Amino acid sequence: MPIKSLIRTIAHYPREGIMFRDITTLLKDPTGLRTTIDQITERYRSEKINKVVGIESRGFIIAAPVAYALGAGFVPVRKPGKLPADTIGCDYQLEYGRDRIEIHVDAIEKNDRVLLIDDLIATGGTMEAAIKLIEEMNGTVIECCLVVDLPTIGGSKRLQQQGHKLFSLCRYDD
Ligand SMILES: O=P(O)(O)OC[C@H]1O[C@H](OP(=O)(O)OP(=O)(O)O)[C@H](O)[C@@H]1O
Ligand SMILES: Nc1ncnc2[nH]cnc12
Repeated sequence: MPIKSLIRTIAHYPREGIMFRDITTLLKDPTGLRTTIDQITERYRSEKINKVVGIESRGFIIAAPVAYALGAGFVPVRKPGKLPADTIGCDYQLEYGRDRIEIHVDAIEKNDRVLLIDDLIATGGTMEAAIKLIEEMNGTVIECCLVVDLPTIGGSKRLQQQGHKLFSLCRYDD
């Protein structure tokens, strides 16, 4: 079953002009959810990943079961003020606004082999900020993994041009 066929598009949400790619319809489908997690897990099975970093909030839903299946740890990257211990943070630009993400300073150790997961890449601002935080802690980002790439917005290309590896399960070219 193609994953893309289970993702719903909501026009003009949360703002006029945004085509919102809604993965809740994929997540509620038992085969869709299992296929999503299994496809990602299989790709990284022999990569010796020891930390899976998930980006709040939709990224958590994908990253945690992948971490479990790979036998890796799960690390949350969160919106400001949500993490209780000492954090480092990075500001970034969204397709529909500005934001900031944070991670615990002790979440990543030197030489950790990190798989970075989010549900979707648009401008790439969120993913780029997360990569910066992981690299600041001397972790190695093995690959950035997304369910959805919106290549027309340019984020995935920009990150690839910076030398980062990116993999997505599906893309929207419109
Ligand atoms: O490539 P970008 O332009 O940075 O956009 C992608 C980010 O935007 C969405 O998150 P959002 O901030 O809407 O938060 P949510 O997951 O909590 O809904 C999405 O889940 C990605 O994290
Ligand atoms: N078009 C979009 N659909 C869903 N999530 C998003 N995050 C940023 N842009 C988005």
